[in-house]
Amino acid sequence: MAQADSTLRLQTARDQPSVFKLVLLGSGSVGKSSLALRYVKGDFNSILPTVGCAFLTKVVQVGEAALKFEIWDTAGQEKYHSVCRLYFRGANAALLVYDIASKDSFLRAQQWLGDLESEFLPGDIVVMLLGNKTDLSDERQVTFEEGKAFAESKRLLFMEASAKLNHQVSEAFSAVARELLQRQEEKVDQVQRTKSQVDLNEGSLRQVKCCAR
Ligand SMILES: Nc1nc2c(ncn2[C@@H]2O[C@H](COP(=O)(O)OP(=O)(O)OP(=O)(O)O)[C@@H](O)[C@H]2O)c(=O)[nH]1
Repeated sequence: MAQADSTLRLQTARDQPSVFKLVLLGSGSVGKSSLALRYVKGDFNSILPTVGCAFLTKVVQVGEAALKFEIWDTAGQEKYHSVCRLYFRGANAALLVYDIASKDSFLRAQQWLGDLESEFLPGDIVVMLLGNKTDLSDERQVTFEEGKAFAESKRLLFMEASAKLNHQVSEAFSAVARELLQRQEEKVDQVQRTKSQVDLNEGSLRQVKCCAR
């Protein structure tokens, strides 16, 4: 209840949904564009490799609160790597995508995490490790347990999904949205606690001055 109240407070304070920048990172062909397209447009079709970066937005309702995702879909091909590093500046969340049928893409996702760690302080960005293409279970090269264990070792959110079958796609984005709102709430509460403490200290100081007269 307290959570719902404070979430409502956040939203009404601004009268607009909070905007969060989310970047999709991972090797070429793991399905980043397909996940974004499935999530935003409910569609799946053959997509040409991304050049540079594509941009989509979606407003999401989480309980009483609404938030707006600005989704930056980066190109996975190696030749765009340095450009993509520019795109994740200022990101609030990252989906580190790999293909469960490609061990290489799993290892590459771990390297992307290294890039993020050099750019952000721990806790500054919500990161989800996302294994895509679960429909290719016969070709699986990365087990669910491997993905989960790596994510837990790095304190990342973790899910598996299939953009093709529309399995766990909106759930993955929603989990990131919930985590973002929760962290924002914690920050607001922290600021309010600090402010109350300062008010309290100023009050006692005034009292001391008054009594000293
Ligand atoms: N079987 C299967 N194929 C998928 C899935 N998601 C995407 N694909 C296919 O994988 C290929 C690459 O998908 P993209 O979405 O372009 O991958 P990307 O990661 O954005 O690729 P880059 O733009 O090169 O970085 C396409 O042929 C998609 O149709 C999935 O869940 N299952």
